[in-house]
Amino acid sequence: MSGLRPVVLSGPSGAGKSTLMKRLMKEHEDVFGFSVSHTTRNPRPGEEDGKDYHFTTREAMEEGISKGEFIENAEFSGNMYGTSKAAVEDVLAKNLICILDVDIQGVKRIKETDLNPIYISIQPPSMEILEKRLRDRQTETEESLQKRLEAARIDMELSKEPGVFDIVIINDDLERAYEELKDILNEVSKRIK
Ligand SMILES: Nc1nc2c(ncn2[C@@H]2O[C@H](COP(=O)(O)OP(=O)(O)O)[C@@H](O)[C@H]2O)c(=O)[nH]1
Ligand SMILES: Nc1ncnc2c1ncn2[C@@H]1O[C@H](COP(=O)(O)OP(=O)(O)O)[C@@H](O)[C@H]1O
Repeated sequence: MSGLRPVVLSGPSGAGKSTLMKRLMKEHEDVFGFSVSHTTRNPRPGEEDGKDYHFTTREAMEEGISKGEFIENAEFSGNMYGTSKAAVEDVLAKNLICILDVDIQGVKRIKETDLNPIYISIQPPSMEILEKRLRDRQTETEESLQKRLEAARIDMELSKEPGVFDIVIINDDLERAYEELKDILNEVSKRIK
């Protein structure tokens, strides 16, 4: 197993986790590896099975969970999401820093494991801006958008609890948020330039 500490990115849906992470992975593919989660939600246009997520069924996922194949799993907006042991092991085996994108339930579950990651919360500047970004992204139905906004309110409250996150980044200006994320990760790995 690699000695490099994993990084958990969390925060409300629409806060900008994927945007920041994809840029980081593109610019530093020799440093970071993404833990590809399983989900029962449908793929969005452009999403690739095995790259963005392992798209699966509830039955298959429940079977995997019962066999102990998952580090954590959660229900979010009517779908199942989970991190398999294999997803993390695949990244660590390549000697890369493992990045996990999980919701607040996942954060709490991972804290019960021996993964010992750095916990980073990506937060939007406001609920209004979050809603606008989610609407402009055009990936959600009105129903799933409302569920995400409700989950976001809970996430924003829980994230304020002391000790949940090591770092909170407000993703207002994208460039500034990206630089902040890189600076933090630089402290973890001297391999980022
Ligand atoms: N607990 C947990 N949450 C996950 C996992 N993968 C993704 N999520 C979270 O599920 C939520 C919904 O993700 P997604 O459907 O991709 O929507 P998006 O965040 O709006 O792009 C986000 O908060 C993700 O961080 C996982 O493996 N475990
Ligand atoms: N700083 C920012 N300013 C404006 N729009 C942003 C910013 N960060 C992300 N976005 C946009 O907001 C939407 C949500 O970002 P995304 O990365 O999908 O969020 P998440 O992965 O947290 O759900 C996307 O359409 C993205 O292009």
